[in-house]
Amino acid sequence: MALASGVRFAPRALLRPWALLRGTTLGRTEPAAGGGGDGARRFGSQRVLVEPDAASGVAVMKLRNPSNALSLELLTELVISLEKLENDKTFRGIILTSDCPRVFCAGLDLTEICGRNPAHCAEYWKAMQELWLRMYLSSLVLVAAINGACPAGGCIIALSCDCRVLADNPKYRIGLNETLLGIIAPFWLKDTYVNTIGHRASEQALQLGSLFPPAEALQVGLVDQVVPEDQVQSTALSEMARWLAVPDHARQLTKNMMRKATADRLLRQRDADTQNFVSFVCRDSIQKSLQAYLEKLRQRKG
Ligand SMILES: CC/C=C\CC(=O)SCCNC(=O)CCNC(=O)[C@H](O)C(C)(C)COP(=O)(O)OP(=O)(O)OC[C@H]1O[C@@H](n2cnc3c(N)ncnc32)[C@H](O)[C@@H]1OP(=O)(O)O
Repeated sequence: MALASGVRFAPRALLRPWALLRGTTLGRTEPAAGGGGDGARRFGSQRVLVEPDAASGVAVMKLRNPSNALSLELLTELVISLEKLENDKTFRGIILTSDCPRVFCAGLDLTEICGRNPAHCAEYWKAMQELWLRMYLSSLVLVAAINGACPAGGCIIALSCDCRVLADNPKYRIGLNETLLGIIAPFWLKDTYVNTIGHRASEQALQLGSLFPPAEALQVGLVDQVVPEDQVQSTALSEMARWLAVPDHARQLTKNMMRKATADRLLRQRDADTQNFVSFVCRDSIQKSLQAYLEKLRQRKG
């Protein structure tokens, strides 16, 4: 972690996204629709599209998986795209959004932890930890442009950003609804919630598995702005400009000061956290409730 000089504090030695790469198509570049030079070239993978604008130093990163459920592949591709932008000094900020109608991110891909063996669940959970660490400690400014439903793992992604703009649509609820699935938010997620909305509000929302509609999300402090749906991107860009107006080194060191203790707590206990998660989700009773929840989701569709 180079803190004093380069001020890039993501714990790279601990995070090895390439080790997770499994048949992804990351690394393709293609000209953006409008053509143009380097600043207009977009890159990405099957599940993550990155539209970089070198002139402003901001890249828009779009999730494009079915329901944007966080599959192992999506987690891996997100980490790799993030690393690519982190390593390119041209970029100072990322706007994270969804290319999938009505859903920002459906949270953990339940098919990755339902009916799978413990080794797979462990691999999956490590990838989830890794994405959170990378995003939470990113030296770039991350703005979430939340243009759809944002439950559980989707909320984790949004909470790891510096700023959240939510579209004003009552169907786009955000929060940590884990308890309603019979599962429990890990301590690092609980800590992130507490850091964002405070202890009492977290205690209540976590136990009840609350999913907040936009006005309530704003009131509790889970998001920073609620705007009409067609203004989410422009508002995210204005927010980005506000954050980028601050000198990078001062903002980055301050961010690190505010977030380091929370991230360190996970870094110290990553293996134990993985073991806890795996032994919990692999219990017969939890598998049954996950199976029932997935069934309900599939039936609801028809
Ligand atoms: C351990 C703590 C950390 C994190 C915990 C979690 O993240 S657990 C996951 C919690 N997520 C949820 O509870 C969200 C469940 N999904 C929904 O509520 C809706 O799907 C959503 C996101 C509001 C979108 O609604 P929409 O009507 O647009 O889509 P639909 O429900 O028809 O779903 C489309 C297909 O996606 C599948 N799917 C949805 N969410 C998940 C998921 N989290 N994991 C796996 N699969 C998911 C759904 O079953 C449909 O599949 P299909 O094969 O097309 O029938």
